[in-house]
Amino acid sequence: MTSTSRPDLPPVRRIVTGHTPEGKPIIVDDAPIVPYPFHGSSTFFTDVFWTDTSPPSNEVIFRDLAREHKDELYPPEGSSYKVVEVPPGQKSPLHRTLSFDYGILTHGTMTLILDDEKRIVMRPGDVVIQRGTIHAWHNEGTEWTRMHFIILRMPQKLHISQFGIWTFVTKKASFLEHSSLLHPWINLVRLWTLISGSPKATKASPKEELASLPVVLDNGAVSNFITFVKEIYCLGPFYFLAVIALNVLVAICTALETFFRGRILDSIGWCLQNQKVETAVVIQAMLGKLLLAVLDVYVTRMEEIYSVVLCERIKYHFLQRSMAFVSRLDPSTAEDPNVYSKVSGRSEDLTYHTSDAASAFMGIKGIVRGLIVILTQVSVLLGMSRNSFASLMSIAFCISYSLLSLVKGSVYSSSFVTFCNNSHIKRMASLRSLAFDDEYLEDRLSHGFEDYIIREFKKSRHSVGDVCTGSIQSQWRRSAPIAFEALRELSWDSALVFLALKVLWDPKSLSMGEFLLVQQASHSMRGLSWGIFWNCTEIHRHLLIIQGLYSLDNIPSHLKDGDAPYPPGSDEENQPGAQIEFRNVSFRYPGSDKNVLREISFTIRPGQIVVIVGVNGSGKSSTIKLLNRLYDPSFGEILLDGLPLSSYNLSDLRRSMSILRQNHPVFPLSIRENIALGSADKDMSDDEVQQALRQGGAETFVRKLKRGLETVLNPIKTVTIHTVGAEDPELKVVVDDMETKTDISGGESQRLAASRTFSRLMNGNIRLLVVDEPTSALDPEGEYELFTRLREHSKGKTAIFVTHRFGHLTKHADLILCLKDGCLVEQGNHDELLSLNGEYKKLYNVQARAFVSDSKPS
Ligand SMILES: Nc1ncnc2c1ncn2[C@@H]1O[C@H](COP(=O)(O)OP(=O)(O)OP(=O)(O)O)[C@@H](O)[C@H]1O
Repeated sequence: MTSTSRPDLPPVRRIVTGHTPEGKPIIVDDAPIVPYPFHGSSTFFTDVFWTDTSPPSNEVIFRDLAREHKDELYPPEGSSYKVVEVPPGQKSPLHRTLSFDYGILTHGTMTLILDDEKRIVMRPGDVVIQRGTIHAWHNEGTEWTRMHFIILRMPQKLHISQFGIWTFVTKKASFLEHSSLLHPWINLVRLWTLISGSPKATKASPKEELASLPVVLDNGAVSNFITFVKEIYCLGPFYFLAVIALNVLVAICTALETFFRGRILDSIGWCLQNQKVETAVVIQAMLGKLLLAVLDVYVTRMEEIYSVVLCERIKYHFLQRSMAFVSRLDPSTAEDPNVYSKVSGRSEDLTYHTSDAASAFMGIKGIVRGLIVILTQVSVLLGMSRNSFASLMSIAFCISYSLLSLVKGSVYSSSFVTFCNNSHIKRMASLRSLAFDDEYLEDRLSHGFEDYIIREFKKSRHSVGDVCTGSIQSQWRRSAPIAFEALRELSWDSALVFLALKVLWDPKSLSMGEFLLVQQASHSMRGLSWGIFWNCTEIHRHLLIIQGLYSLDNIPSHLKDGDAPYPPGSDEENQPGAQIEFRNVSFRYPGSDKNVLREISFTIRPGQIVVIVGVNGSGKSSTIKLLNRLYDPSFGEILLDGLPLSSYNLSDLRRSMSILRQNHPVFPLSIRENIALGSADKDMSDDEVQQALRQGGAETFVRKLKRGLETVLNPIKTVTIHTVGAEDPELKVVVDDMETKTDISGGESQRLAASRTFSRLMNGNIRLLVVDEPTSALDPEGEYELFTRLREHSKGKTAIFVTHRFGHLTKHADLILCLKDGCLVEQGNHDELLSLNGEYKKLYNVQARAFVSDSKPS
């Protein structure tokens, strides 16, 4: 069974289907031998095909191999062998394979179609390897086809079930792992085994052991938790200690209430039994009970007030940490999917939501408080009861109810994926969106498809029938075995039944008061224990949240910061402009397989005015991004003033550049701050702001605004309205007047961005000005004035302009770089490039021609 034993066989065409890392389906025709997926080194295909003499009998060998050597060749469980025969013209529907399968076509031809309609025709002897693709088969030939498959189930632990319209995919786990009741305890026990270094833990390395936890906690979970608590303490030692003390006080109040309740019941029981009145004792106990009830309310309220202060501090503290990290992220690090998953969700809404960190704190606090309350309650109960065994037993019965309630737990206690694969429901959702969503309004009316929408919706509704569309949680709960539910309900009264039997057995074993006290206490214990168990199921979630809070600390930046200061020398030694050299620079965006810049080399001398031209997508903006070190080149080197760009300190570098981009958002701050952010390191006076506005051509329109420089054009909205029934006109006025966006034209927003650049040029130590096509919405006069002022302000500095317009800029440029398809095709000044008769001249002529033909009299 080796490849060398059958040199006379026809070559095997091997077709592999799969996905690119971005999830795009791909087909690789005549792919090289791939290693056996689970063991890395097997040459399964070599073995199968080189043992045969001609394609038809491959079939037998293939089948026999599958049968006889199954264990040896296909160790993963559930591998199966399947023959598929398809008549001419027949098509299989698109389906997704969660398996990894190998197929060989032995008769006829077959077309493999991927979900993006890529197709490939297979002939006898061709082999296909499919890896989790969505695909269909079509016999487009005139004869029957026969295919043989060996299907290897992926060693995945996924469990797929259906709840109404929802397909529910979750990790397969043992009963213990699934039960939300045991979930946190398993985590804790394993964690404890690790921390305490007990001999059992030595079987697996700590990392492996942790990885096997139902929800993965990494090695830092414990130290993160300790740091978390320390940080919270530092945020407000007084509040932290007050919250702890008040929680203990709440627990003591609850226990004392139980004590006085017991005294009342006992005294009343004694009075009834002896037909005598013990007024003083009863009144004393009642006063104690009432006082404590009131005290409890006050202490609880104070605890809430202090907790809220602490939570607010926690929320802003961790938000600040995330902001400090995220606002410095360079694009290539931010686009890394691993980083993205950690960063997303960290930008919590300031006004509406409580933060993850605060909810972890509250959750852990809830567990601790619940435990203290239960412990104090139990000790009071045992202290008061003559029959401690009966008390303990009835408490245990109550706890059993809580335990049973949690065995089924919640669908949300483990990770899952749900999706709807009912095509009728999906169609209904699309039709609903067409009918309701404003973005389709104009099309809906002008194309007149309103009736069509309703008709089609009815049809789909009819096809859906009565399948349940309710939430996963409700459907999941209904799937619990009914006998289990019954058992749980029986356990509700088990404490009462136990106490009743005890009295029947020995009438003197419990007094009436004691019976009532135990009965009442165990009742409240049921609620308390349920709360504790429930909170405990959340421990791992809180630990994961805390782990997430600190995970940002360990994310390395893709761009390495340099040590060298920039500019390298003192002000006297340095020229005012930067010198730039691109040496053979190629660049592709992270995750992309296409070079958007290819082997680009040029030199810009200090103080030169450079213009970059080229058609859309030729790589102009990408060149600028490399200069600004938003990305590093994939190959080649960029030198700035003789040293590699990457050797300079990043913030020094960026501080020395002023970049006016194509897309210039208006920040959700006042116009004054929008301008002043151009030189964020310095305080700008009103005069300086006005001057920047004047230079950018924005002064006139800002003057017309009611609130002038203080106008927030694009405010963050906090206002919401809730109406019952018809819209309330008076409330509506409040909403309309608040936080409304002020629409300005594209040209005006470009002028604002230009003003920000002037504020930077005025105040910063700028050595390089880059202007990337910011004038698309400006009128010709506005554009002319802007470029003139920019040139004036950048005298002596190096200036790079990216433009599509050929005019006075290109004519005055010291150097023009002409890009095409990511390559630098021409460089020189205007006259030199025109004389080359190449790409530059072509672009120039297109515009010149348009101008001539536009200006011809009609
Ligand atoms: N973040 C990105 N990820 C992947 N590809 C990108 C990204 N940004 C740009 N590209 C691709 O890089 C190529 C060059 O884009 P670039 O923006 O540099 O061109 P341009 O010459 O500035 O175009 P335009 O004149 O339209 O502004 C284009 O094919 C574009 O699709």
